[in-house]
Amino acid sequence: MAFLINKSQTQKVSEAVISDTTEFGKNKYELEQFILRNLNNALNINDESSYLNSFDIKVLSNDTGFLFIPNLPVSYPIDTKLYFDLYAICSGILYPFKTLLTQNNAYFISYDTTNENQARAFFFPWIDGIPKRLKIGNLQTFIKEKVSEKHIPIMSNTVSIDMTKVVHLAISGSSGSGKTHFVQYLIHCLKSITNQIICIDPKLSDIFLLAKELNLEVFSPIKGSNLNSFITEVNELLARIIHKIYERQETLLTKPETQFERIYIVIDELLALVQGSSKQAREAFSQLLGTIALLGRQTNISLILLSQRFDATAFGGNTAVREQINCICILGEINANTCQFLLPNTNVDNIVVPTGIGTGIIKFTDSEHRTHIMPLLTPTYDIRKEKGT
Ligand SMILES: Nc1ncnc2c1ncn2[C@@H]1O[C@H](COP(=O)(O)OP(=O)(O)OP(=O)(O)O)[C@@H](O)[C@H]1O
Repeated sequence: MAFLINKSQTQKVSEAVISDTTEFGKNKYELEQFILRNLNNALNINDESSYLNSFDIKVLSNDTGFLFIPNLPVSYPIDTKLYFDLYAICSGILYPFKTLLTQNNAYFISYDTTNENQARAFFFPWIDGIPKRLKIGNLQTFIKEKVSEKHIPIMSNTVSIDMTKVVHLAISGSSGSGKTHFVQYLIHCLKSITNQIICIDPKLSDIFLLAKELNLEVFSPIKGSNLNSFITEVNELLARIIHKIYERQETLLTKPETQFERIYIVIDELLALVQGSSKQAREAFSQLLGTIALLGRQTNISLILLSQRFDATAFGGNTAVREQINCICILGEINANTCQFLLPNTNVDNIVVPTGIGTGIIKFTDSEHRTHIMPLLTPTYDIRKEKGT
Protein backbone atom coordinates (compact mmCIF):
# COMPACT_ATOMS: atom_id res chain seq x y z
CA MET A 1 0.00 0.00 0.00
CA ALA A 2 1.22 3.48 -0.79
CA PHE A 3 2.11 5.71 2.11
CA LEU A 4 0.07 8.78 2.69
CA ILE A 5 1.65 11.77 4.33
CA ASN A 6 0.00 13.67 7.10
CA LYS A 7 -0.53 17.24 5.93
CA SER A 8 0.70 18.91 9.09
CA GLN A 9 4.07 17.21 8.81
CA THR A 10 4.91 18.23 5.29
CA GLN A 11 5.27 21.94 6.11
CA LYS A 12 7.46 23.50 3.47
CA VAL A 13 8.87 20.20 2.27
CA SER A 14 6.51 19.52 -0.53
CA GLU A 15 3.55 21.10 -2.20
CA ALA A 16 2.40 17.74 -3.49
CA VAL A 17 0.48 16.92 -0.35
CA ILE A 18 -1.77 13.92 -0.41
CA SER A 19 -4.71 13.48 1.95
CA ASP A 20 -4.52 12.99 5.72
CA THR A 21 -3.29 9.74 7.23
CA THR A 22 -5.65 6.84 6.64
CA GLU A 23 -6.67 4.32 9.26
CA PHE A 24 -3.80 2.02 8.31
CA GLY A 25 -1.78 1.37 11.43
CA LYS A 26 -4.78 0.90 13.68
CA ASN A 27 -5.28 -2.75 12.80
CA LYS A 28 -2.90 -4.95 14.75
CA TYR A 29 -2.99 -7.94 12.39
CA GLU A 30 -2.59 -5.79 9.28
CA LEU A 31 0.42 -4.07 10.87
CA GLU A 32 2.06 -7.35 11.84
CA GLN A 33 1.72 -8.67 8.30
CA PHE A 34 3.02 -5.40 6.88
CA ILE A 35 6.14 -5.48 9.08
CA LEU A 36 6.74 -9.19 8.40
CA ARG A 37 6.43 -8.71 4.64
CA ASN A 38 8.95 -5.88 4.66
CA LEU A 39 11.41 -7.66 6.93
CA ASN A 40 11.27 -10.77 4.76
CA ASN A 41 12.32 -8.60 1.84
CA ALA A 42 14.79 -6.24 3.45
CA LEU A 43 16.41 -8.08 6.34
CA ASN A 44 19.64 -9.78 5.42
CA ILE A 45 19.86 -12.75 7.82
CA ASN A 46 21.21 -15.69 5.82
CA ASP A 47 17.95 -16.07 3.85
CA GLU A 48 15.99 -16.79 6.99
CA SER A 49 12.46 -15.41 6.97
CA SER A 50 9.12 -15.63 8.70
CA TYR A 51 8.01 -18.04 5.93
CA LEU A 52 10.55 -20.47 7.43
CA ASN A 53 9.23 -19.67 10.89
CA SER A 54 12.52 -18.10 11.73
CA PHE A 55 10.97 -15.11 13.49
CA ASP A 56 7.62 -13.56 14.21
CA ILE A 57 6.23 -10.08 14.83
CA LYS A 58 3.67 -9.17 17.48
CA VAL A 59 2.15 -5.73 17.88
CA LEU A 60 1.32 -5.08 21.53
CA SER A 61 -2.38 -4.80 22.23
CA ASN A 62 -1.87 -1.49 24.09
CA ASP A 63 -0.26 -0.10 20.91
CA THR A 64 3.01 0.87 22.62
CA GLY A 65 5.23 -0.93 20.11
CA PHE A 66 6.00 -4.26 18.52
CA LEU A 67 8.07 -7.33 19.30
CA PHE A 68 10.50 -9.16 17.06
CA ILE A 69 10.54 -12.75 18.30
CA PRO A 70 13.32 -14.99 17.00
CA ASN A 71 12.38 -18.65 16.84
CA LEU A 72 15.53 -20.58 17.81
CA PRO A 73 17.67 -22.14 16.57
CA VAL A 74 18.54 -19.41 14.09
CA SER A 75 21.61 -18.80 11.97
CA TYR A 76 21.84 -15.09 12.78
CA PRO A 77 23.16 -13.51 15.98
CA ILE A 78 20.52 -11.89 18.18
CA ASP A 79 22.59 -8.85 19.01
CA THR A 80 22.66 -5.07 18.98
CA LYS A 81 23.47 -4.99 15.28
CA LEU A 82 20.35 -7.00 14.47
CA TYR A 83 18.30 -4.67 16.69
CA PHE A 84 19.51 -1.58 14.85
CA ASP A 85 19.13 -3.25 11.43
CA LEU A 86 15.51 -3.96 12.31
CA TYR A 87 15.08 -0.43 13.63
CA ALA A 88 16.53 1.07 10.43
CA ILE A 89 14.11 -0.88 8.24
CA CYS A 90 11.04 -0.37 10.40
CA SER A 91 11.40 3.33 11.22
CA GLY A 92 11.16 4.10 7.52
CA ILE A 93 8.37 1.71 6.58
CA LEU A 94 6.19 2.67 9.53
CA TYR A 95 6.27 6.39 8.73
CA PRO A 96 3.81 8.12 9.11
CA PHE A 97 1.67 5.60 10.99
CA LYS A 98 4.03 4.98 13.90
CA THR A 99 7.17 6.69 15.17
CA LEU A 100 9.76 4.33 16.60
CA LEU A 101 11.49 5.65 19.70
CA THR A 102 15.23 5.43 19.22
CA GLN A 103 17.09 3.36 21.80
CA ASN A 104 20.72 3.47 22.87
CA ASN A 105 21.02 -0.33 22.99
CA ALA A 106 19.11 -3.43 21.97
CA TYR A 107 15.87 -3.53 24.00
CA PHE A 108 15.48 -7.15 25.15
CA ILE A 109 12.39 -8.39 26.92
CA SER A 110 11.37 -11.89 27.94
CA TYR A 111 8.53 -13.33 25.87
CA ASP A 112 7.29 -16.92 26.14
CA THR A 113 9.45 -18.38 28.90
CA THR A 114 7.61 -21.72 28.72
CA ASN A 115 9.24 -22.21 25.33
CA GLU A 116 13.03 -21.80 25.34
CA ASN A 117 13.03 -21.12 21.60
CA GLN A 118 10.83 -18.05 21.95
CA ALA A 119 11.76 -16.94 25.44
CA ARG A 120 13.17 -13.61 24.29
CA ALA A 121 12.15 -10.76 22.03
CA PHE A 122 13.33 -7.39 20.90
CA PHE A 123 10.95 -4.59 21.87
CA PHE A 124 10.52 -1.60 19.57
CA PRO A 125 8.55 1.08 21.39
CA TRP A 126 6.63 3.57 19.30
CA ILE A 127 4.14 6.38 19.50
CA ASP A 128 1.05 6.34 17.34
CA GLY A 129 1.38 8.44 14.19
CA ILE A 130 4.05 11.06 13.89
CA PRO A 131 4.71 13.83 16.38
CA LYS A 132 2.52 16.78 15.55
CA ARG A 133 3.12 20.39 16.36
CA LEU A 134 1.06 21.89 19.12
CA LYS A 135 -0.64 25.02 17.81
CA ILE A 136 -1.72 27.20 20.69
CA GLY A 137 -4.29 29.93 20.09
CA ASN A 138 -4.30 31.69 23.44
CA LEU A 139 -1.27 30.83 25.52
CA GLN A 140 -2.63 32.01 28.87
CA THR A 141 -5.89 30.08 28.51
CA PHE A 142 -3.97 27.04 27.30
CA ILE A 143 -1.63 27.19 30.30
CA LYS A 144 -4.54 27.57 32.72
CA GLU A 145 -6.35 24.59 31.27
CA LYS A 146 -3.56 22.20 30.32
CA VAL A 147 -0.34 22.88 32.22
CA SER A 148 0.83 21.48 35.53
CA GLU A 149 4.30 20.70 36.84
CA LYS A 150 3.79 17.07 35.92
CA HIS A 151 2.43 17.87 32.50
CA ILE A 152 3.87 20.48 30.19
CA PRO A 153 2.48 19.63 26.76
CA ILE A 154 5.19 19.64 24.10
CA MET A 155 3.49 18.15 21.08
CA SER A 156 -0.02 17.10 20.24
CA ASN A 157 -0.59 13.36 20.47
CA THR A 158 0.07 13.53 24.22
CA VAL A 159 3.83 14.09 24.27
CA SER A 160 4.55 16.13 27.39
CA ILE A 161 7.33 16.82 29.87
CA ASP A 162 6.98 15.95 33.54
CA MET A 163 9.10 18.63 35.21
CA THR A 164 9.13 16.72 38.50
CA LYS A 165 11.17 14.08 36.66
CA VAL A 166 13.34 16.43 34.62
CA VAL A 167 16.42 17.11 36.69
CA HIS A 168 18.18 19.35 34.19
CA LEU A 169 17.24 20.24 30.63
CA ALA A 170 19.42 21.33 27.71
CA ILE A 171 18.33 22.92 24.46
CA SER A 172 20.83 23.25 21.65
CA GLY A 173 20.53 24.42 18.07
CA SER A 174 22.10 26.84 15.65
CA SER A 175 21.02 30.46 15.49
CA GLY A 176 17.40 30.77 14.37
CA SER A 177 16.50 27.13 15.03
CA GLY A 178 13.89 28.10 17.63
CA LYS A 179 15.61 27.70 21.02
CA THR A 180 14.38 31.00 22.43
CA HIS A 181 10.83 30.46 21.19
CA PHE A 182 10.79 27.07 22.93
CA VAL A 183 12.34 28.18 26.21
CA GLN A 184 10.01 31.16 26.37
CA TYR A 185 7.13 28.70 26.15
CA LEU A 186 8.66 26.65 28.98
CA ILE A 187 9.20 29.78 31.11
CA HIS A 188 5.56 30.84 30.60
CA CYS A 189 4.42 27.36 31.63
CA LEU A 190 6.75 27.22 34.65
CA LYS A 191 5.70 30.70 35.77
CA SER A 192 2.17 29.36 36.20
CA ILE A 193 3.62 26.82 38.64
CA THR A 194 6.29 28.77 40.52
CA ASN A 195 7.94 32.18 40.87
CA GLN A 196 11.25 30.48 41.61
CA ILE A 197 12.71 30.99 38.17
CA ILE A 198 16.02 32.79 37.81
CA CYS A 199 17.10 33.81 34.33
CA ILE A 200 20.58 34.56 33.04
CA ASP A 201 20.69 36.19 29.63
CA PRO A 202 24.22 37.07 28.48
CA LYS A 203 22.73 38.50 25.28
CA LEU A 204 20.53 41.04 27.11
CA SER A 205 17.79 40.04 24.75
CA ASP A 206 14.53 38.04 24.62
CA ILE A 207 14.95 36.12 27.88
CA PHE A 208 15.85 39.34 29.70
CA LEU A 209 12.70 41.02 28.34
CA LEU A 210 10.47 38.08 29.17
CA ALA A 211 11.86 37.77 32.69
CA LYS A 212 11.25 41.49 33.30
CA GLU A 213 7.72 41.17 31.97
CA LEU A 214 7.00 38.21 34.24
CA ASN A 215 8.71 39.80 37.25
CA LEU A 216 11.37 37.12 37.46
CA GLU A 217 14.86 37.58 38.79
CA VAL A 218 17.12 38.13 35.79
CA PHE A 219 20.84 38.71 35.21
CA SER A 220 22.23 40.35 32.09
CA PRO A 221 25.40 42.30 31.40
CA ILE A 222 25.08 46.03 31.82
CA LYS A 223 25.78 47.99 28.66
CA GLY A 224 29.49 48.63 28.35
CA SER A 225 30.51 46.23 31.14
CA ASN A 226 33.30 43.76 30.44
CA LEU A 227 32.59 40.01 30.12
CA ASN A 228 34.48 39.15 33.26
CA SER A 229 32.35 41.34 35.45
CA PHE A 230 29.20 39.61 34.16
CA ILE A 231 30.45 36.05 34.62
CA THR A 232 31.64 37.05 38.10
CA GLU A 233 28.13 38.24 38.88
CA VAL A 234 26.76 34.92 37.56
CA ASN A 235 29.28 33.03 39.69
CA GLU A 236 28.07 34.90 42.76
CA LEU A 237 24.52 33.92 41.94
CA LEU A 238 25.50 30.26 41.47
CA ALA A 239 27.39 30.33 44.78
CA ARG A 240 24.19 31.63 46.41
CA ILE A 241 22.27 28.72 44.88
CA ILE A 242 24.85 26.25 46.18
CA HIS A 243 24.44 27.73 49.64
CA LYS A 244 20.71 27.04 49.27
CA ILE A 245 21.51 23.48 48.19
CA TYR A 246 23.57 22.93 51.35
CA GLU A 247 20.75 24.36 53.49
CA ARG A 248 18.31 21.97 51.86
CA GLN A 249 20.69 19.06 52.34
CA GLU A 250 20.91 19.86 56.04
CA THR A 251 17.13 19.90 56.28
CA LEU A 252 17.01 16.54 54.53
CA LEU A 253 19.31 15.05 57.17
CA THR A 254 16.70 15.58 59.86
CA LYS A 255 13.54 15.56 57.72
CA PRO A 256 14.21 13.29 54.73
CA GLU A 257 10.63 13.57 53.43
CA THR A 258 10.79 17.34 52.95
CA GLN A 259 9.51 18.41 49.54
CA PHE A 260 11.23 21.60 48.45
CA GLU A 261 9.80 24.01 45.94
CA ARG A 262 11.75 23.55 42.75
CA ILE A 263 14.05 26.39 41.69
CA TYR A 264 14.70 26.74 37.97
CA ILE A 265 17.84 28.44 36.70
CA VAL A 266 17.60 29.31 33.02
CA ILE A 267 20.90 30.13 31.33
CA ASP A 268 20.65 31.37 27.77
CA GLU A 269 23.62 30.98 25.44
CA LEU A 270 26.20 29.29 27.63
CA LEU A 271 28.86 29.80 25.01
CA ALA A 272 28.40 33.56 25.04
CA LEU A 273 28.82 33.47 28.79
CA VAL A 274 32.06 31.53 28.92
CA GLN A 275 33.73 32.67 25.73
CA GLY A 276 35.97 35.67 26.15
CA SER A 277 35.98 35.50 29.94
CA SER A 278 39.14 34.92 31.93
CA LYS A 279 40.34 31.38 32.62
CA GLN A 280 39.90 31.92 36.34
CA ALA A 281 36.28 33.11 36.00
CA ARG A 282 35.52 30.27 33.58
CA GLU A 283 36.93 27.66 35.92
CA ALA A 284 34.95 29.00 38.84
CA PHE A 285 31.80 28.95 36.67
CA SER A 286 32.48 25.40 35.60
CA GLN A 287 32.93 24.21 39.19
CA LEU A 288 29.80 25.98 40.43
CA LEU A 289 27.68 24.72 37.53
CA GLY A 290 29.01 21.21 38.09
CA THR A 291 28.11 21.30 41.78
CA ILE A 292 24.57 22.47 41.05
CA ALA A 293 24.20 19.83 38.33
CA LEU A 294 25.32 17.09 40.72
CA LEU A 295 23.42 18.12 43.82
CA GLY A 296 20.33 19.59 42.15
CA ARG A 297 18.45 16.31 41.80
CA GLN A 298 18.17 15.71 45.51
CA THR A 299 17.48 19.32 46.43
CA ASN A 300 15.09 20.27 43.61
CA ILE A 301 17.26 22.77 41.79
CA SER A 302 16.95 22.46 38.02
CA LEU A 303 19.10 23.91 35.30
CA ILE A 304 17.63 24.83 31.92
CA LEU A 305 20.61 25.43 29.65
CA LEU A 306 20.62 26.83 26.14
CA SER A 307 23.49 27.02 23.73
CA GLN A 308 24.03 27.15 20.00
CA ARG A 309 26.57 24.44 20.53
CA PHE A 310 27.22 22.24 23.54
CA ASP A 311 30.74 21.04 24.04
CA ALA A 312 33.29 20.98 26.82
CA THR A 313 33.85 24.72 26.32
CA ALA A 314 30.19 25.56 26.90
CA PHE A 315 30.41 23.84 30.29
CA GLY A 316 33.65 25.63 31.06
CA GLY A 317 35.43 22.31 30.63
CA ASN A 318 33.24 20.42 33.11
CA THR A 319 31.62 17.63 31.09
CA ALA A 320 30.19 16.08 34.27
CA VAL A 321 27.30 18.50 33.85
CA ARG A 322 26.27 16.62 30.71
CA GLU A 323 25.78 13.36 32.60
CA GLN A 324 23.21 15.04 34.86
CA ILE A 325 21.02 16.36 32.06
CA ASN A 326 18.07 14.04 31.56
CA CYS A 327 16.05 15.95 29.00
CA ILE A 328 17.84 17.01 25.84
CA CYS A 329 16.37 18.93 22.93
CA ILE A 330 18.40 19.45 19.79
CA LEU A 331 16.84 21.80 17.27
CA GLY A 332 17.78 22.46 13.67
CA GLU A 333 19.95 20.13 11.69
CA ILE A 334 20.25 16.66 13.21
CA ASN A 335 23.37 14.75 12.36
CA ALA A 336 26.29 13.04 14.06
CA ASN A 337 28.07 16.37 14.33
CA THR A 338 25.28 18.36 16.00
CA CYS A 339 24.45 15.48 18.35
CA GLN A 340 27.87 14.12 19.23
CA PHE A 341 28.36 15.97 22.50
CA LEU A 342 24.88 15.76 24.04
CA LEU A 343 24.05 12.34 22.60
CA PRO A 344 27.30 10.43 22.40
CA ASN A 345 26.98 6.80 21.26
CA THR A 346 23.59 7.45 19.72
CA ASN A 347 22.95 6.77 16.08
CA VAL A 348 20.58 9.49 14.91
CA ASP A 349 20.74 8.52 11.24
CA ASN A 350 17.41 6.76 11.08
CA ILE A 351 15.27 9.21 13.01
CA VAL A 352 12.77 10.78 10.65
CA VAL A 353 13.10 14.42 11.67
CA PRO A 354 10.54 16.91 10.35
CA THR A 355 11.94 19.94 8.57
CA GLY A 356 11.25 23.60 9.39
CA ILE A 357 11.80 26.03 12.24
CA GLY A 358 11.40 24.67 15.75
CA THR A 359 12.01 21.04 14.83
CA GLY A 360 14.60 18.51 15.92
CA ILE A 361 14.77 15.68 18.42
CA ILE A 362 14.06 15.25 22.11
CA LYS A 363 15.53 12.69 24.46
CA PHE A 364 14.02 11.81 27.82
CA THR A 365 15.65 9.73 30.50
CA ASP A 366 14.05 9.11 33.85
CA SER A 367 13.95 6.41 36.43
CA GLU A 368 10.62 4.99 35.20
CA HIS A 369 11.14 4.98 31.47
CA ARG A 370 13.96 3.76 29.33
CA THR A 371 15.82 6.42 27.49
CA HIS A 372 14.28 7.18 24.18
CA ILE A 373 14.59 9.74 21.47
CA MET A 374 11.79 11.05 19.32
CA PRO A 375 11.34 13.73 16.69
CA LEU A 376 10.40 17.11 18.15
CA LEU A 377 8.24 19.93 16.87
CA THR A 378 8.15 22.76 19.37
CA PRO A 379 4.81 24.45 20.11
CA THR A 380 3.66 27.41 18.07
CA TYR A 381 2.03 30.27 19.93
CA ASP A 382 1.80 33.99 19.39
CA ILE A 383 2.27 36.15 22.45
CA ARG A 384 1.95 39.41 20.53
CA LYS A 385 -1.55 38.46 19.42
CA GLU A 386 -2.58 38.09 23.04
CA LYS A 387 -1.18 41.44 23.99
CA GLY A 388 -3.18 42.95 21.15
CA THR A 389 -0.18 44.59 19.51
N1 LIG B 1 7.64 26.45 17.08
C1 LIG B 1 7.66 27.62 16.42
N2 LIG B 1 6.54 28.09 15.86
C2 LIG B 1 6.53 29.26 15.20
N3 LIG B 1 7.60 30.06 15.07
C3 LIG B 1 8.75 29.66 15.62
C4 LIG B 1 8.84 28.42 16.32
N4 LIG B 1 10.11 28.29 16.76
C5 LIG B 1 10.77 29.39 16.34
N5 LIG B 1 9.97 30.21 15.67
C6 LIG B 1 10.33 31.51 15.09
O1 LIG B 1 11.58 31.38 14.43
C7 LIG B 1 12.40 32.52 14.65
C8 LIG B 1 13.75 32.09 15.25
O2 LIG B 1 13.50 31.47 16.50
P1 LIG B 1 14.37 31.79 17.81
O3 LIG B 1 14.64 33.24 17.95
O4 LIG B 1 13.67 31.11 18.93
O5 LIG B 1 15.71 31.02 17.42
P2 LIG B 1 17.04 30.85 18.30
O6 LIG B 1 17.50 29.46 18.10
O7 LIG B 1 16.79 31.28 19.70
O8 LIG B 1 18.04 31.86 17.59
P3 LIG B 1 19.27 32.66 18.29
O9 LIG B 1 20.23 31.63 18.79
O10 LIG B 1 19.83 33.47 17.14
O11 LIG B 1 18.69 33.51 19.38
C9 LIG B 1 11.62 33.46 15.56
O12 LIG B 1 10.99 34.43 14.77
C10 LIG B 1 10.58 32.55 16.19
O13 LIG B 1 9.40 33.25 16.53
